[in-house]
Amino acid sequence: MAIRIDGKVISAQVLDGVASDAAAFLDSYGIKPGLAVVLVGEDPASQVYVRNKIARATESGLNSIEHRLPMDTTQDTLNQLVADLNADPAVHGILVQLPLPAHLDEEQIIAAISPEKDVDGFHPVNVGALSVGKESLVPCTPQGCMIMLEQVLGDLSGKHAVVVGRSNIVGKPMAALLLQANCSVTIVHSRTPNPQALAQQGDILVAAVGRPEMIGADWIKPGATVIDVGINVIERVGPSGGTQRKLVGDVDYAAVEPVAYAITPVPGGVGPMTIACLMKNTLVAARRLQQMSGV
Ligand SMILES: Nc1nc2c(c(=O)[nH]1)N[C@@H](CN(C=O)c1ccc(C(=O)N[C@@H](CCC(=O)O)C(=O)O)cc1)CN2
Ligand SMILES: [Mg+2]
Repeated sequence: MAIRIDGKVISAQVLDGVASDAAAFLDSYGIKPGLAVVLVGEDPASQVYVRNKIARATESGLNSIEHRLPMDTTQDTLNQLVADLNADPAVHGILVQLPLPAHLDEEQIIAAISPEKDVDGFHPVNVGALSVGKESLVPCTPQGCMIMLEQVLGDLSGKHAVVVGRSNIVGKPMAALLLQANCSVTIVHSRTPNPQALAQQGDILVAAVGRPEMIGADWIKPGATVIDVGINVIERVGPSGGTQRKLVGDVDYAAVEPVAYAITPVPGGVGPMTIACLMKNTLVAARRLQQMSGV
C-alpha cells in the first residue's frame, strides 16, 4: 500500500504557521496582512475556490478584501481596479482568479499587478526570478507540491523527476522548483514521442495535464512518488443507473496506488495546498512590503 499524502493535514500545518506569522505581523505593525481577491463573472468552480480562499484567509488572521465584478467587465475597468489595489497600502497580496471571461486579456492583467503584490507568482518578474533561482513569490500549486514531496521524501537531490504538462501555472514553475531542489528534470507534453516511456523513468512523477485519469500504472516506475495536480469533473453511471458527478485527478488512483511508494489523492491532495500556499505568499509579500516601506 502506498503512503497517501494527505493535503488536508499538510495544508493545516502550513496554515497554522501562517496564523502565528500573521499574529506576529499584527503585533509588530498594528495591521493585518491584506489579501485582495478579484473574481470576474460567475464560473461555479471559481466561486467555490474564491469562497475557500476568503475563508482560509479569515481563519488565518489575514484581512481579505473581495471584489466581485460582472461577467461583462471591461479590460479598462479591471485595470483600474488592479491599479487601485497596487496603490493601496492595506493590500499586500492581489489575486485575480483565473480563468477570466474570454473577452479579457489574462496576460495583460497579470502583468498589471505589482510584482511585489503578485501572490500567485504569475507576473513575468516573478517567473524570471524563479527561473534564475532568485527570491520571488512562487506559484502556489507547485509550491504546495514541493512541500508535500519534501515532507514524504526529505532531500530530493539527484532524483529524476518527470513533469507531465507544461502550463505556465503548474508545469513550468514545477520543473523550475524541482531543478532548484537538485533533481534531474524531464518535462513531457503533447508533442513528446512516447511520453509513457519517459514517465516510467521518474522517481517522482507530477501529473498536470488536465485529462481525467490519463496516467495509469504503466506510466509509473515501481516505488515512485506520484503528485496529482489534476482536478477533473467526470460523469459516471452510478449503481442505481443514474449519472453521478465525480472529481478525479489526472492519475488513475486505484491503478497507480499499488505500484507507487506515495501518492496524493484527488480531492484532498494538491488542491488544499494551493490555497494554503496563497496565504503563505501573502505573509511573504506583507513582510517584504513592510520592510521596503521602512516603517
Ligand atoms: N489566480 C489563480 N487562478 C487559478 C489558480 C490559482 O492558483 N490562481 N488555480 C486553479 C484553481 N484553484 C485556485 O484558484 C484551486 C483549485 C482547486 C482547489 C481545491 O482545493 N480543490 C479541492 C476540491 C474542490 C472541489 O470539491 O471542487 C481538492 O482538490 O481537494 C483549490 C484551488 C485555477 N485558477
Ligand atoms: Mg482571454
